[in-house]
Amino acid sequence: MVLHPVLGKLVSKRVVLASASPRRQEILTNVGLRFEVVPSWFKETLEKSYFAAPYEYAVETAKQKALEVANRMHVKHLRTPDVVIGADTIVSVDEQILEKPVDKQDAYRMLSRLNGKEHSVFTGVAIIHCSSKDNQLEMEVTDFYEETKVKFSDLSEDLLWEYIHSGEPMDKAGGYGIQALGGMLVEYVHGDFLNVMGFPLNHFCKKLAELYYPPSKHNVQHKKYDSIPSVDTFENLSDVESESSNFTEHKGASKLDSSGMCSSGSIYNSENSSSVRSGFMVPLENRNGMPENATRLPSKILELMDGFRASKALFVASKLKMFDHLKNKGPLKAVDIANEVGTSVCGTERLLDACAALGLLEKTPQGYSNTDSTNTYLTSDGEYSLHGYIIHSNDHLWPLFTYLESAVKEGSRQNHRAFGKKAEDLFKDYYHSQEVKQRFMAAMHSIAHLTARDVATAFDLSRFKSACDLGGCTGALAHELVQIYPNLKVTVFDLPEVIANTSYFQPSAQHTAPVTFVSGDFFKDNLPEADLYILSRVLHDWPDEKVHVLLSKISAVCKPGSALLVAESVLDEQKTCPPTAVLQSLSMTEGKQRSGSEYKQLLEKHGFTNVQIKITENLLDVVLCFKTLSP
Ligand SMILES: O=c1[nH]cc([C@@H]2O[C@H](COP(=O)(O)OP(=O)(O)OP(=O)(O)O)[C@@H](O)[C@H]2O)c(=O)[nH]1
Repeated sequence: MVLHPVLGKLVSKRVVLASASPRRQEILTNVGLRFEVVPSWFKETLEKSYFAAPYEYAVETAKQKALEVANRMHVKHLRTPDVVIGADTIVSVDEQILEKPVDKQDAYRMLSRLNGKEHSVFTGVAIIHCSSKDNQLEMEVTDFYEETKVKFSDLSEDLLWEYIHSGEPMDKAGGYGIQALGGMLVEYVHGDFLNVMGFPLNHFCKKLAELYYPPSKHNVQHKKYDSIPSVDTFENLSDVESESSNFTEHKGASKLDSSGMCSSGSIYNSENSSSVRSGFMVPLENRNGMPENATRLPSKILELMDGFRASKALFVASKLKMFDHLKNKGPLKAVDIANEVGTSVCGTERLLDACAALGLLEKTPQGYSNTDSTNTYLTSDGEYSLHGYIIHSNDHLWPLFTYLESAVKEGSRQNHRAFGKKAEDLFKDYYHSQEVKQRFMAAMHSIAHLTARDVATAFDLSRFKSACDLGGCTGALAHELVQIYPNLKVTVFDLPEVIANTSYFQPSAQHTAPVTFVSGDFFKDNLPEADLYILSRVLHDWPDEKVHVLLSKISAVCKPGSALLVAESVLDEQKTCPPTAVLQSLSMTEGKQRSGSEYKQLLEKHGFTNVQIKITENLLDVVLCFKTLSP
């Protein structure tokens, strides 16, 4: 069997999972799919009685979840994804649709209904292929559903309540999780187990097979995709781009404009779902009979106009550690949080509502609680916490950006206006104030930790025996490297003030080879010996002259065959993409973001050849080059 299934067809695409469900993330991650998670803000409130069958409801909800994310990502300054996947799981028993219980009584009501009986679990899935033409979003929607039958044993009241008190039912359709304690309630399962858990992987692969290997015209009547074709090597994916950019008229796919309406005016038609009345399509824009362009343009601009409010709401809620309180004690009412953090009740309520509107919190009659991604990224102590970077953005970048107008007029950074100090003096503060230093290091650590896997795996680095991460700060990338390449010895080289403060950021249990930390200034001191030098998020801080100094120093210690790996957000040749990097340039530091050809030129000038660039579509792209005999 060839173990590169049709999922490999998604390898070169920017895939987004429009779901906060940790189970869906796990199922897709387990099969090696690389994707971003952007939970949908679509509220699951479609009127159930309008749907002729339960699966129609699940399919339509899945589709609206995915459409909301595709639209939002296109409208915001984020890049339009290639593929957005949405899903919705429901339980159907006695003609009733059961979703996630709202409280323990509701869970009891659901589990009592299921007790001793067979029920159906339906997951609706929508796969949206997006493209942007003249800045207009075009979407092709493919959807399907899968049904699995599950039977519960006869269960006692005590057992049901014991199960409910475990807390497991609360975020699960029908009030049980078959993959955990809930498995004990189940007598049999007929069908796809993963479908019950939230994502019908097998049917998904078959659907991709239909889309990426469409039947040729002459056998269109007969060909059925009961099996999943494999992709033998990733090299033969060259056909993928042309297929996807020319993504028309595949079975089960329909074209939508960015409002979620079919451009043809017809409703999607899918293999397993009967058609749904157009009244159920939720228009994402206020159309009011106005021409499409007139309604779409303001929403983009309005979103940008409001962007600063949204950022500040996130920053303030983070700074006040509201997400930490909610993680430990949620759901909580506004008054409880206000008491905990010492803020006004009315102000707290408005801020929490804003966070709920932005999809950072869930609001129920019981109070506010964190979404899964808020727990992962916004609480201050999580492994993948972005808290440090958010506080840095609030305390350092926000004041700087307040003076953007002066920065543009004068062409220089505005530290003196924002902080009453020149940049050089401010830099000294980093090393005198323990708090500022820790904040800055936490910010750098957040990003390094989140991008480390992508940077470490962009190229196969297994041939190297030793690596030196210059300016490697807390060692987040170094730890990832030793984990992925067990034979690699990694040294982190950074300023003494930084090295002295790294202990707080070290992983608690070290199962891998330790990382060595060495103090020094890469402009002044001798560099440790290594076969591979790494500069991650270093070069953009420096102007070309300084970059030349650093590269010539590295080139001098590099033996032939050694390599240099640079991790930066690489601009396209027009320098308008990716927006995050372009916006970062507005800080007007003396450094700058550079394009692929600019990095190539700089590196080749110092005797590095075979320059290869991997665009990861994550925050950092990766450049690898090798030292030749003479520069
Ligand atoms: O046996 C199990 N059955 C169901 C689940 C989980 O239940 C939820 C179903 O909810 P939904 O489809 O609305 O998805 P959400 O979690 O709200 O995430 P979205 O952001 O996609 O709306 C789903 O998480 C299943 O995984 C289970 O775990 N076991």
